[in-house]
Amino acid sequence: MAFVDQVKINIKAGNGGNGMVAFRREKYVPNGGPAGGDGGKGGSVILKVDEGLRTLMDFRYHRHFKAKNGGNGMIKGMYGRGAENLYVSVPEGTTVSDETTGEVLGDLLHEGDELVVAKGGRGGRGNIHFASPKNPAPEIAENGEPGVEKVLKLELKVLADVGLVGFPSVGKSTLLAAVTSAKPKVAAYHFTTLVPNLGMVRLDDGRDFVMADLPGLIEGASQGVGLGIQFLRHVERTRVLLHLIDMSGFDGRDAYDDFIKINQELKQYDESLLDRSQIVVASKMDLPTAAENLQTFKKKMKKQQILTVQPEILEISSVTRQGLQELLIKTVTLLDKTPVFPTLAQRVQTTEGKMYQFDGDKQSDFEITREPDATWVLSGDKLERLFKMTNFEHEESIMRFARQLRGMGVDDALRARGAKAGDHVRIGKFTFEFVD
Ligand SMILES: Nc1nc2c(ncn2[C@@H]2O[C@H](COP(=O)(O)OP(=O)(O)OP(=O)(O)O)[C@@H](O)[C@H]2O)c(=O)[nH]1
Ligand SMILES: [Mg+2]
Repeated sequence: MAFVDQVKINIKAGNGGNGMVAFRREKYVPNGGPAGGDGGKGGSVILKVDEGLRTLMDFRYHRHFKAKNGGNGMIKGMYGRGAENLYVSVPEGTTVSDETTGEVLGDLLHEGDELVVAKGGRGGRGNIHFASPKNPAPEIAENGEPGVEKVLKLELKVLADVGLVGFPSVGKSTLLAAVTSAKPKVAAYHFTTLVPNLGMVRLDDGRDFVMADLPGLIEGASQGVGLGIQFLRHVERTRVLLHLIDMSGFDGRDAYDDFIKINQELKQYDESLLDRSQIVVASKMDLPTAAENLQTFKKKMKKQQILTVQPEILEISSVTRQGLQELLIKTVTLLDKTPVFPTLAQRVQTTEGKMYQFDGDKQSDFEITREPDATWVLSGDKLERLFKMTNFEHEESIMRFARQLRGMGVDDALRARGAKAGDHVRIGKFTFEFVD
């Protein structure tokens, strides 16, 4: 499930220019005929896909878009200037609807796609058009047509790459604000953040990723306490977790306790979340007690066993900006190593007896052997544990298993060893067919 990034914007197309009332004035010609030109067309508002955008963030601070009006008609039958259209850039995958009527106006899916959302007004006709034998010198001209005005709703499903998790008030929103142009609400009370905020982190080397600031988790979140479960669902779709832990100790909590509790919530929601790449971010390191608390925390962390791999611990202060650059670089490096989730098309072939297709990176925490009858056999503690946790009756569970396998690089490894579509692959007591 993706975050739905959603904004409302006001748009207005340009008015058409007014037609002119004018008469020819020539030497020696009294009472020249009508000569007022037409007004020019107003500019239209056109939404256009820009591949460089990945969120609707920019619209939070720029909501009004108005195209220019057409020029008025002029003397000597000259037309008013037509106004240029106003192009508004949106990310790929934006759905556009009319907020007032609810009508869906269109989907902008691919680079270069355009959608005219408000047509510019037609220019009014000048008095040149109104002459008749009865009225050879008309004093009338049309006004330009007003440009269309609308409130639009833009919606985009965003898969965040990185999720910020942690107890309330540990500084998640503050971090998001420090490293992106997002302006989430920050306050000294718990549950300040009620809906996920998204921001785009851009590194100097051109790499970028979408970061989601999630509402604070608390004990029992996986059972629905606090704002829990909805947000755990978001967490499920992020590839890297930044687990923020407040090192100040000001709230009387223990950092190691926090670390364990949050991970227990993740585990209860979905055990495989514990295998998700996680960086522990020691936050508020500018506060006086933080350094000492961090020492104690690091000692305790040596014996942590809840996560399968020992997480890296990075120190930051969003206030002094200490450690932020390093955190971003480490995050992007980890992201580069973490596979993208399978799209629907890559999903499950059948709910039983098939291997799934996905691409992953290479790790070798499993072993591949081959039986005399050519069946590939996968083994390894982690694989078998994953396998046991999977309920092959449930698609969700199979998906999770498939993601894990892909994350471990299983199918790449099989391919590298020469496995072909249709080969049999055995894990535990089940045999699958390899789908290439
Ligand atoms: N000294 C110091 N204070 C910080 C730092 N980061 C955040 N804070 C403060 O901690 C408080 C909580 O910050 P938020 O960013 O709102 O915390 P949050 O984790 O988003 O909280 P919820 O949205 O309630 O889950 C605010 O008063 C911040 O100013 C930091 O690096 N140093
Ligand atoms: Mg917050």
